[in-house]
Amino acid sequence: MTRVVVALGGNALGNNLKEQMIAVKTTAKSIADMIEAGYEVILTHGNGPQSGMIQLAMGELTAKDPETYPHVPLSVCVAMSQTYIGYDLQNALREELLDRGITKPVSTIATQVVVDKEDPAFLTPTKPIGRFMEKDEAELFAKEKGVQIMEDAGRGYRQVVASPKPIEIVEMETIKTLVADGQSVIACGGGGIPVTKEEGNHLKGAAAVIDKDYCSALLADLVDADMLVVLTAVEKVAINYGKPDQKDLGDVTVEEMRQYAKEGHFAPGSMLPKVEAGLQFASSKPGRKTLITLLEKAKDGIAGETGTVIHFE
Ligand SMILES: Nc1ncnc2c1ncn2[C@@H]1O[C@H](COP(=O)(O)OP(=O)(O)O)[C@@H](O)[C@H]1O
Ligand SMILES: NC(=O)OP(=O)(O)O
Repeated sequence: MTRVVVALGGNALGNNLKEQMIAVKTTAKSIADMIEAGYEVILTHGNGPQSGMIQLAMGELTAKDPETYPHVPLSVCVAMSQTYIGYDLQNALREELLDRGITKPVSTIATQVVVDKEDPAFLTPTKPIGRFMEKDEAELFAKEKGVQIMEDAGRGYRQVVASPKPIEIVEMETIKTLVADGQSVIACGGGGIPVTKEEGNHLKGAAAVIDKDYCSALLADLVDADMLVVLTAVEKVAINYGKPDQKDLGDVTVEEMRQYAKEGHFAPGSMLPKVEAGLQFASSKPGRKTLITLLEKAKDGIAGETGTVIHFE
C-alpha cells in the first residue's frame, strides 16, 4: 500500500474559525477520496494564521488584566492552534469516512517537536503568522505589540516569529503505532509544538513556529512514507512565477529542482520552504517522491496526472 504524508496548506483550513468549519468539509472529502482509493494517509497542517490570531487574542487579555491573565507563551498558542485545527479536521474526516461506510478511527496527536535552542533562527524571525496587513497598519502593529513584521511574498505584511528547524518528533512512537494499526492520524500540526531539551527529561516550550513543510518532510521520513504530498494554493510550482514567461513544472528531478531553487525562482516564506522540504524528502532515499499541488487535485496528482513531482533522479 502506498503511504503518503499529506501536508495541508492555508486554503485547506481558511483564515478563521468560521472559514475553517466550511473548509475542513471540502478537505475531508479530498482526504477520504485518497483513503478510498487505497492510500495510507498521515495528515499534517499549517497554523500560520491561527497561531497569530491566538497569540493576538491572548496578548489583549494579558494587556487588560495581567494578574488574571498572565502572559501566554507562543508555544502554548501553537499547542492551542494544533488542537483546535485537529479537532475540526478529525471530526470532518470521521464523518466523511463514516458516510462512505469506512470505519476507521481518526485522531489528532498533540505533537511536540524538538528544536535546537542554539538554532540561529531564534535570532532572525522569518516565519509569517497572523493576518496580512497593509504596510502602514503593519508598522503600527509592530510598534504597539513590540513584534517584527515582514513583507510576505508579495501578498502584504505579516508578523514574523522565529522558525527553527525540526529535529525530533517526541510522540513518534505513538504516531507509528496508530499508523501501523491502520488508523488515520493527524500529527505535527503547525509544524509541531516547539520544545527544547532541558536537564533531566524536561521539555521546555520555545517561542517559535516551526515550518510545517520542513516538519512534514521529517515526519514522512520517520514513517517511511513513499510520498510527501504538499497541498497548497497552486496546481503546479512555477519558474519565473508571476512573470510573462512563467513556466509550470511537471516532473522534475532533485538535481533540476535544486538548480531552480539556487536561481531564486521560489519565494522565501511561501514556495521555497515547500520546495526545500520536498527536496529533503525526495533526495533521502531512491523511490521517494514529493508532490506539490492543489488540495482538489491531490488524488490525480498522486496518480501522476498533475502537480509538480520531485523525483529522486
Ligand atoms: N515559484 C512559485 N510557484 C508557484 N507558487 C509560488 C511560487 N513562488 C511563490 N508562490 C506562492 O506560494 C503560495 C503558496 O505558499 P503559502 O500560501 O505560504 O502556502 P500554504 O498553502 O502552506 O499556506 C502560492 O499560492 C503562490 O502564491
Ligand atoms: N506552521 C506553518 O508552517 O504554518 P503555515 O503553513 O500556515 O505557514
